[in-house]
Parts: sequence; C-alpha cells; structure tokens
Amino acid sequence: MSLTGDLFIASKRVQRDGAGFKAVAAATGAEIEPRFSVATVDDVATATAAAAAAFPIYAALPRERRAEFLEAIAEEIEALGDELVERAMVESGLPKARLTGERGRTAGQMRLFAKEIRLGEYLRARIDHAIPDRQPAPKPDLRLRMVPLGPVTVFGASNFPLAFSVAGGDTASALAAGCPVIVKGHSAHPGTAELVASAIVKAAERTGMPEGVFSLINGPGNSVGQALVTDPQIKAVGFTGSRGGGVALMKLAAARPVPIPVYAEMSSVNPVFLLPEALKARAEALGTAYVASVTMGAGQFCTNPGLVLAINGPDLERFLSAASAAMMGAPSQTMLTPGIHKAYESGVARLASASSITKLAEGLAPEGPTNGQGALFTMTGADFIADPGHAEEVFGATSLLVRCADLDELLKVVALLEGQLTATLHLDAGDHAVAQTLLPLLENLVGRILANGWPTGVEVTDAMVHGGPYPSTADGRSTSVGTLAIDRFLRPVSYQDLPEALLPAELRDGETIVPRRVDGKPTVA
Ligand SMILES: NC(=O)c1ccc[n+]([C@@H]2O[C@H](COP(=O)([O-])OP(=O)(O)OC[C@H]3O[C@@H](n4cnc5c(N)ncnc54)[C@H](O)[C@@H]3O)[C@@H](O)[C@H]2O)c1
Ligand SMILES: O=CCCC(=O)C(=O)O
Repeated sequence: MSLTGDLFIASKRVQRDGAGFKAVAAATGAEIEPRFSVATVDDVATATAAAAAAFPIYAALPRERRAEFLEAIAEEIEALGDELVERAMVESGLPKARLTGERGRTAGQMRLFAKEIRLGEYLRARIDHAIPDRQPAPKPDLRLRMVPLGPVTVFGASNFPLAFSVAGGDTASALAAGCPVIVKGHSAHPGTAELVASAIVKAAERTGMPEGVFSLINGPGNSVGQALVTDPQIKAVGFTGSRGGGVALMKLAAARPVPIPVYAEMSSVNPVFLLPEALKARAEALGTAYVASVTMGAGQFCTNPGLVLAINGPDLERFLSAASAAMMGAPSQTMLTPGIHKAYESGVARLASASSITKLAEGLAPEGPTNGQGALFTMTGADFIADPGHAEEVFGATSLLVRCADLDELLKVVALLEGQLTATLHLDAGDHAVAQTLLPLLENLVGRILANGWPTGVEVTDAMVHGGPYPSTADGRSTSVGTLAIDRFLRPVSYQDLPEALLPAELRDGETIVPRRVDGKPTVA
C-alpha cells in the first residue's frame, strides 16, 4: 500500500493543503516521504462530532459484534505484512525482531479484548431483588452494570509504535468498552500510523461499524492534542509519554467546564532491590542481566530499571564489576527521535555533572548521530537522601545504583521515592524477612511487584497491572495493559425498579449470559 499522508476523519481519508510534515528516519534524522497532512480545528470538530454520533450506535451493539470488530482489526494488521514492520523500522529505529514481536502483541491485545467482551464479566452485573415487605421500609429492586463513557482520545506513544499507538492497548480497551476512539498520532511514526489506521478502517467496514467509531488526527505540535482534550464530546483520554505532556493534559482536562479523566502513563524509574542473599548467590549473573534490561530497546521502556538499591559489601562489588563489564561492551543504539536522543544526552550529562554521583561505566561509543550510549552511575544512600531529585527518569539506557550503608538507610531511600510502575526484588529464601519489611511499602508505591526478574517486557494478561501511583501514571487505580484496562472507560449505572422489558439483557431474571452477583451470591455464566 502506498502511503498518502492522509488523515482519517470518521473512517474517511482526508488530505489537507499546507506545509504538512514529514517523518524523520530515526537513524539519520533525514526526512522521508510522503508529506503528512496536519489536521485543522474543523477536522477535530468533525471527528469528535462523528464519534459522538457513533457512540450510541456502537455502545448498543451486541457484544459479539464488537468482539468481531476487534478480531477483524487484528487480522487486518497482520494482513499488512512486512510493509508495516519495514516502515516502523525506518521511523522508529527499532529492530525487526522487536517490531515483529510488537505486531504480534498488538494483534494479540485485540483478540484478548474480544474474548473479554464475550466473557462479559467486565459488566460487573449485579442484581439485588426487591423485598417489598421489608420493615420498616420496602427494599427496591436494584440492578447494576457498567456502561461506556463515550468518545475517547488516545495519544499514540513514540516508544511502542504498534502496541501503544494507533491500535495499541488504549485503543483496544476503549473500543472493547464500547467507546469510539480518536487517535492523536505521534509525529515520530506517521507512516506506521497511517498503515495501522487503514487496517482499523477496513475492519470497521468489514464488520459494519458506524463511521465515527475511529479517526486518526495528526499535528506535530500541541494544538491538535489540546483541541481534542478540551472538546466537549471527548469523555476520557489515554496517554503514554513524558511527565510534562501528561501533566499538561491532566490540567487541561481538569479545567474543562466538564472535567474528564486522563489516564496518562508518564515517568517511572522502576526500583530494583538486590537483597543480600541473592547478591551473595549470583552477583555476577545479576549484573549482566541488569545491563541487558537497562539497554533493551535503547532503554526506551517505561519499565526500564533506572534505579537500583542495595546494601554495601563485597557481594555488591561483584555485582558492580559484572554490570560495568557488561555495560562497557554494550553497543550504542538508535534512539526513537533526534529530540528523545537530545533529551537523553542532557539527562546523562545532568547525572554525570552531579558532585554526589560517580559514573561507573559507559557503553560503546555512538555509531550514529542519534545513537544513545549506555551509562551506569552510582551514589551513596546518604547523598540520595540529601537530594532525592536524582531519581528523576532519564529516558534511555542509563541507570543509577544507590549504595546504602544498611537496611535502615535503604528504607529511608524508599520512603523518598515517588510512585512507580514496578518494583523488583532479587531475593533468596534467606531474604524473606527483609522482603516482608519491604512489601507493604512497595504495595503503596507501585503497580507491579516482581521477584527475581526484570521489569522490561510486560505480559498482556488478565492479571497484569501496568500502572501505579502518580507520577508513574495520572491515576494509580487503573492499568493500561491487560484486560482490567477496560475499566478506565466504563462507569456504573444502577437501575431501580425498572420493568423487566426495559432492562439490558444481562440484567434480566433467568438470564445466564454473563457472570453476575445475584442477591449477594456469585453466579457463573
Ligand atoms: N515513560 C515513558 O514510557 C515514556 C514514553 C515516551 C516518552 N517519554 C518521555 O517523553 C519525552 C518525549 O517523548 P515523546 O514525544 O514520546 O513524549 P511527549 O510527551 O513529548 O509527547 C507525546 C504526545 O503528547 C503530545 N503532547 C505532549 N505535550 C503536550 C501538550 N502540552 N499539549 C498537547 N499535546 C501534548 C505530543 O504531541 C505527542 O503526540 C522522552 O524524551 C521521554 O523523556 C517517556
Ligand atoms: O514503555 C512502556 C511499556 C513497556 C512495556 O510494555 C514493556 O516493557 O513490555
């Protein structure tokens, strides 16, 4: 399919005059064809009006129809073949194997949400029958289910051009919930976005969806995104990106005459704890595996282990030697955009220039103009406690190791950390007592606690939480990966004493089509 640079407004291709913008090859910074249209304010209004018109039709479709739509999206993405991966490679600089895997994850997410809709558990159907003769007052008949919020704006993320972009997890979960989606495409991969949008539109046509169910809006600056977030027809926002961008959108959404939720995934350094017995048993293996996780995807993962905490001693020295050796052999890697590369370099320079921080090791010299060179840094727990600002995320292949004098000092460091997506414990049986001290603190701090693994590589399953307290996300009560992500785009409605004929099928007596709780007892569909 040849790229045209079109926008997709209510499932229709639209070209706009004007300078537009071009994609940039991540490896060289050179512009690549074609020119992409920039949406006008009117385009935003047309897309949001079409989404609002589509909403009651789409939301009322039988769950099976929406499941078929999601499955058709997965098929159409796969049908794009090599072209999709090849374009994404040029635009993002990510390697073929990574993007092939990401395409599988993207299609898999769509299919997982199709299954979720069919299961119907997400409706949380509850029935409390009336007790007309209850004293001193009759009890009414109450029935509850979740309903979709309305049109959702999704901001495509730069670092996962497939799995967190046009047809990524936010889009899949919003469409599954019954919400039309307007994607604000990321200017780092507009060609990839156009290909995926064409697949969604084909799937929508094939399965008879209303036109306004999907739009893709482009605009390299902030104005298009701001217009979408402030548009009265938009009822929720999904975002993955910088803390500055996410917070700006949270403020815009909160200042609307009718505020809306923004589910922004922003910044996290994903602390890793090296507990003493685990260090004693396998310091060298841990050091090597740590660097593999730090440098994965040029470190451009929100799950990157950017902070390590451990207690000083000879085993920690063994870990540091192994990690330093691994980092010194780590090749530089192309970063996603020249801007992200520049931000990485200034983050590394900030760490390198801090008097309390020592550079432990750096990776091999950069081979290209936008290649990120890995780096490891260290500081003492006492210095960290004096200036915890050093835990700020540096997006790329770098990490800071905090050497604590003892467990008390380590706990003081933990108390200063901001909300995180993940925390990882490397532990053996002899570390369980320390782990038991840490676990309640970590439950308050993060969305996912791992043992003896690395946080990069998020599994897309029912039990996954990819979220966490602010500032890792805007709202720590939710996840953006896994089937629970659907909850972000739903709200509960209770029906009191409604005649049976007016009730949704899932709430009628005798129906067994979804799992539900009836008079306090769970029933299985
Ligand atoms: N933690 C993560 O997962 C993660 C992922 C990607 C980027 N980042 C961070 O973000 C930096 C920049 O990368 P990026 O371009 O992907 O993220 P970004 O936050 O700058 O942009 C993401 C999207 O949000 C839009 N946007 C940003 N600020 C906005 C505003 N004030 N108003 C309206 N729209 C706005 C952008 O146009 C883009 O579409 C990176 O250097 C890195 O530090 C973090
Ligand atoms: O960058 C954010 C998502 C990280 C992720 O999904 C992964 O580590 O697999």
